[in-house]
Amino acid sequence: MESYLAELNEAQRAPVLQKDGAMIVIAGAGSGKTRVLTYRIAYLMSQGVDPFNILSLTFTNKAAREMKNRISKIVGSSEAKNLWMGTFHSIFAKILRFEADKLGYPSNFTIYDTQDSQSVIRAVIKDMRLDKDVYKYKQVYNRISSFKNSLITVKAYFQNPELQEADAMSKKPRMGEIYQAYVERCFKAGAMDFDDLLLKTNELLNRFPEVLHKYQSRFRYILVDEYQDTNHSQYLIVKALSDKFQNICVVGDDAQSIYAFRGANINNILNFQKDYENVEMYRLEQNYRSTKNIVNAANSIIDKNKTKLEKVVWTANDDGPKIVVNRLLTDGEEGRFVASSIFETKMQNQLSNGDFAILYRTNAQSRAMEDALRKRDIPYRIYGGLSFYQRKEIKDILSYLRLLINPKDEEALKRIINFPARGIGQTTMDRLSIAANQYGKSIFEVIENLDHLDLKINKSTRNKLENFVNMIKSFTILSENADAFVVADTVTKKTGLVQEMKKDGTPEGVARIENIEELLNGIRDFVEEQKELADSSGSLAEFLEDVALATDMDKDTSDEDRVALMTIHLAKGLEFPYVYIVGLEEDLFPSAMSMNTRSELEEERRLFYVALTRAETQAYLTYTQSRYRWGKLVDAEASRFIEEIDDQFLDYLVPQDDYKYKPLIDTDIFGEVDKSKLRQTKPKKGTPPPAHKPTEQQLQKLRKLKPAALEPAKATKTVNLAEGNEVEHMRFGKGTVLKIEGAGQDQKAEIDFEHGGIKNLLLRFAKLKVLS
Ligand SMILES: Nc1ncnc2c1ncn2[C@@H]1O[C@H](COP(=O)(O)OP(=O)(O)OP(=O)(O)O)[C@@H](O)[C@H]1O
Ligand SMILES: [Mg+2]
Repeated sequence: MESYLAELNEAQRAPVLQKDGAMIVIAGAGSGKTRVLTYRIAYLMSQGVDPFNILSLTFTNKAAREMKNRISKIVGSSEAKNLWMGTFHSIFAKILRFEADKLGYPSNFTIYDTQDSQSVIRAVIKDMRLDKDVYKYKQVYNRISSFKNSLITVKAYFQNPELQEADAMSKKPRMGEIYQAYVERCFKAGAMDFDDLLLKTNELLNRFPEVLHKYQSRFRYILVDEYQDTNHSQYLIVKALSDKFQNICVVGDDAQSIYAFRGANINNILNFQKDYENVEMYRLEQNYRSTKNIVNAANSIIDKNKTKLEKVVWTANDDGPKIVVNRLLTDGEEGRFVASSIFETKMQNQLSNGDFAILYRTNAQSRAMEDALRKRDIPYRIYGGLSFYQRKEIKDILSYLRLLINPKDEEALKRIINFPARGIGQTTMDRLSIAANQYGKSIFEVIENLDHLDLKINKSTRNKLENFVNMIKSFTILSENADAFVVADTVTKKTGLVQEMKKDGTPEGVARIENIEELLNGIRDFVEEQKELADSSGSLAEFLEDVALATDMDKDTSDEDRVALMTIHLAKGLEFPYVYIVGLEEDLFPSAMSMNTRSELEEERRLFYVALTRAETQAYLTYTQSRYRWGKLVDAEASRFIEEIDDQFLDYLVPQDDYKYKPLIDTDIFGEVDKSKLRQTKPKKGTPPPAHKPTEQQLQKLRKLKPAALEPAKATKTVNLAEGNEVEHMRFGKGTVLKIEGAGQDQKAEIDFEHGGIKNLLLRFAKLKVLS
């Protein structure tokens, strides 16, 4: 037996060793599904399968890269580079570029991101003079996206009375026209949106049998991770490509299906056996990731779902600590608890920041966590949200780069034709836009042909437009021979973008310039990496594709050691020793918008299952008693998901439903007083006033949780401080006592520290050493 096969258990080995045929691995979280895929690919290669013939589809490109690295270690060769591995979007964008002409697209088509697509839709709604409060552009975008993912083309839409009726019922009878105009504009701009990458691939494979045949023959072996979250469009692509050889291996977990709201269809997993002949079904039951407490708690949750495949998940790992549950007063408090706990756990166990993850239901929750981490000087990284590439200054530069590759790219052109200002105003743009629509050309082409067109644009403006076009063309020529870095560097210098920002001089302006530097550094790294590969030159087009298709996980550019913050949706497939799931409150998680039907609620529960099963060693669940939502402070209530976990796996830091207790209200576990918090603690109507100090019992719980750090606190209880004393604090270093206030248990000191400035500390807790 090849030695690496010993790194699998028997159940895992079976699907790895079955070389041919259709197979499905259904198994719970952490049972080694992704490992099976990885080892299966290595095994296929060791059996002489050419990596060019293996297609593997993953949830992120980062996951694909990690799998490739692992495979080249196992099979000990660099051949793994030649595997076709990545997300659906990135793999099929590559194929579409080869075949673009068949669909009438240029091979250098632009990939519109969500921002671009929504901006086109906004323009369409405006041009059609529709009420933007009825036709909300984000809603329209989602609707169009769902059409595309169900393969409903514009033509199919107009042939489907039911769909039209549904839109008419929701007061949007002109949805079809918007859809049509949107599709036409994208086509004219030589642009595909994210959903097009799948829709057009389907079109390509359906309309051109020779193309289908080519790729069917190429991809002799197909593997799909996270199969439970494929949508209809993805499903059809996989089905078409695997039809010839039927060597297909999909792995998934129905209990982790969390993208139904985006069209993922759990039936893809349930129907797999009907789709192929002689399907082998494999099950894995042993979890290698998490402690018994975590595995059993997760099982007890998913048990509450009615729609599910029955599965067994067990682990031989230790019991591990119980799952900690804590109730806090506000999100600020919650942030401080999490940050303190990370700080403590890290110190006690000599861990790195990367061992910790904070997971939340909505992106908006990250702010409170960030504030608290920053105060503690804990480095963190946020995944998702507004990505680096979507920041204004970055998008401006990228727009120049996109335009020089594809001059038809209208979203790019509109962004930068007058940035930096060159005296090309809105009226001119409107005229150009109308002409472009009239002639069925792009704005760029209209400008190129101004001399032959009868447009009301004066001489001086014509000159400006001509200069702009010439500048872009000179960049295009440069890009034909230079690598991406040289082009980007030239563009930033020649366009005067940086000079424009330097004029600004504010801290934000400086940050923007730094971001541009970071972009250029990133491009330089990209070029260097690509040049090592045989089939890549590090061209600008390659870089832009990389950027356009980076998933939220992929934007992780630096290797610095940081705590990871992300939504649960993004955390799928990942694992961390310590996981904090925050905001476990009714209406937030489960989300208020997902409580209308059982199936929505069950999807929320699966989401919670995904969150909890990311943890290897310990999980923390937190919720608050009140939270700002839509600008109002509302009462919050613990999530039903906490109650659903069997009590034996939980360790409550606060007594349940004991509203007299106000957890850690005026100090965090370091004894630091947060003044802003004190102002917020006025008792609300209907809620009994919270007690101001943690009880001895609660403190004992805390001590149990963080024994090492809290012990020294004892010393300070007997210390008598006076104004002017020099003291030392574990975290803030040396300091001078400025003021002492209060007496006894409530005595506080205002201290000016070397690190951290002036702090108010509750002496009962503060770990201070008196120096003089
Ligand atoms: N046979 C094994 N021996 C040792 N460790 C294993 C074994 N199988 C899996 N693991 C480890 O267990 C962890 C979970 O494996 P993996 O990520 O493949 O599970 P998964 O089923 O894909 O999980 P998820 O459902 O969350 O995607 C990984 O750290 C993996 O390396
Ligand atoms: Mg996995």
